Order: sequence, then structure tokens, then C-alpha cells
Amino acid sequence: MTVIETESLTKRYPRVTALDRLTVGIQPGVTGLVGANGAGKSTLIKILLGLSPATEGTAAVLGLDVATEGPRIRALVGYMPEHDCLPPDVSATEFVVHMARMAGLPATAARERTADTLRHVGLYEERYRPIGGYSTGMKQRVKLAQALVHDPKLVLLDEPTNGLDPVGRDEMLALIRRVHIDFGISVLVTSHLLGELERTSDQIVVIDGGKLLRASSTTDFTQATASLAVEVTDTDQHPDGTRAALDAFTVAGLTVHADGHLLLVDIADESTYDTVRDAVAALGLGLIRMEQRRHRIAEIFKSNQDKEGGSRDAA
Ligand SMILES: Nc1ncnc2c1ncn2[C@@H]1O[C@H](COP(=O)(O)OP(=O)(O)OP(=O)(O)O)[C@@H](O)[C@H]1O
Repeated sequence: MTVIETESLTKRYPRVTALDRLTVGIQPGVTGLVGANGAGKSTLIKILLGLSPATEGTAAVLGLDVATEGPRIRALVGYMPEHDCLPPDVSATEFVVHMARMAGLPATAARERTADTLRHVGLYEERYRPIGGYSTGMKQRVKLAQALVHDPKLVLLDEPTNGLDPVGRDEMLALIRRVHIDFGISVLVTSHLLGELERTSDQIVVIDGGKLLRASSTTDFTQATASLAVEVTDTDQHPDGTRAALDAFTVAGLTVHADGHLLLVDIADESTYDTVRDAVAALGLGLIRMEQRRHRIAEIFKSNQDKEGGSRDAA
């Protein structure tokens, strides 16, 4: 089953094409949507909610067409907007009860669900105080709670870690993971930070300039985006140890290129580490460094973009 499916989805504003023939299928689970500022993430979310019409192409959410089924989609989907949009003079409880009532819950159920949801996101006695006095982290939790209160099948979270310090980010990411694990709700979460989405998501979708760069499982993605930086010593027998190691790695079937004293080895799978260790040991070289590094997204997908004639830079 696919929770979100788009086909050649395009959104043109007068001055900019925010989405450019985006075709992607998103499975149940937690999916990270990553892209630099202006990549088109918020635009995609608004189209998926049926709030903004596409210029061309189609999209379906939980099998419902966004062009015609907006209200039904919004009944089944929770949305956490990016920007601060909370009323300062009401409490979290009042606000989330109101949102639950708007979603169609009867008064008693709305109150009960609100209490449960606010507890789940980690707001306790503060929930009776006006939102205006909350920290950024607390406000983000209120926004998450209102997205969950009507028990949706899917939530769309737009930059939920924005404005949070590292501890707050980690807490929010753990909370997002639990939304899926505890309740079985699928999550589409956006960020311009790939690293944090990798830790949280089952799948990663990368967009840039409104175009799809890559969609894959996080495991595949990490393998494709990681390389092993290896630095070795020279010895009397191998005065140019780097050269000797490069040749040995190549003979062992690894894809490798030299960057000064560093050898950057593509990580094909777990066995790459052993192959590197064994080749270095067989040459009698010392291993100064062996560490996982990440290519920049722009580098990884450069070959794809070159084929398409594009040259944009990603996060
Ligand atoms: N209502 C609008 N009218 C005109 N241009 C728009 C509008 N909304 C978005 N854009 C433009 O579309 C492009 C994509 O914007 P979008 O907000 O979807 O990006 P984003 O990936 O969510 O980035 P950010 O995190 O900075 O919001 C940007 O160039 C933006 O300026």
C-alpha cells in the first residue's frame, strides 16, 4: 500500500516553479522529505492536503485524489505547519480541544483525547497556562498534539525541529518515531537537515528545485551516500603507501579514488570495512584513519543531474 503517490506533480508560481514533474510513491512508516530552503517541501504538503491546487500532474493521499477529496483527506491526515501560528492567549488544552472539536470529535471525546495527546507529547501541568509563555519546544509539541488529536492515519510534519536546540531536536525526533511505533500512524516529516531525518526515517525522499533527486529506504540511502575515508602510512617496502593501497583496493574490487593522502572508498556493504582492513594488513602498512564520511548530496546526485542537464546544489 502507498500512502502518498504523485505523478508528474508540478506547481508553478508566476516567478518560480516550486514543484517540477515530481513523481514519487511513499510507503507506510516514517518518511523524511529533505531539501534545502525553497526546495518545494511546504508546497508539496499544501498540495497533498488539498489546500493548494497543482498546476499539472496528480497526487493521491491514502488513495484519495487531492484535486477532489481535500476535506476527506484532511479528516484522515494531521498537519503540523512550519511557522508559529498558535494563539498566545489560550492554553494548550483549550487550543487542542478546539482543534479536536473542529475535526468532528464530540465534546467529551475531544477533552479525553486532548489530555491523552498532550501527555503523549510531554506537556503536563503547563498545559493549562497560556501558550504565549511557552518555549519554542513546548509550542512545537502543541503543534504536534493538534496534528494527532483526531487520530489520523497519516501526519505531515513541516520542519518540526525548526528553532530547537540539539536536545530539543533529539526529543522531537524521538517523539516522531514514537508516533509511528506506538500508534501505527505514518509520518511524512520535512527538514533541510539530512542527518536528523536519517536517524528517524524508514525512507528518505530528497528534492531540490522542485525535482526529485532520490527516493529510497534509509539503509540504501546511507549506503549510497557514505564513503570510507582511509589514510595509511608509507613503509620502506611501499614508499608511496597511498598508491599501493589504492591499487590493492581496486584489485579487491572496491571503487576508490584518491584525495591527497586520503583514499575515499565507496561502501558497497558491511564487507567493505573488512576488505580495506585486510588489504592494508597484507601490504604491511599502518592504518592512520578509517572513518565513514558523507558525500555532499550535490555530489552524489551530480551524475543524475548532469544527465538531465541540471546543475542545482542541494543541502
Ligand atoms: N504562495 C507563493 N507564491 C509565490 N511563490 C511561492 C509561494 N509559496 C512558495 N513559493 C516559492 O516556491 C518555492 C518553494 O517554496 P517552499 O516553501 O515549498 O519551499 P520549502 O522547501 O518548504 O522551503 P522552506 O523550508 O524555506 O519553506 C520557493 O522558491 C518559494 O519562494
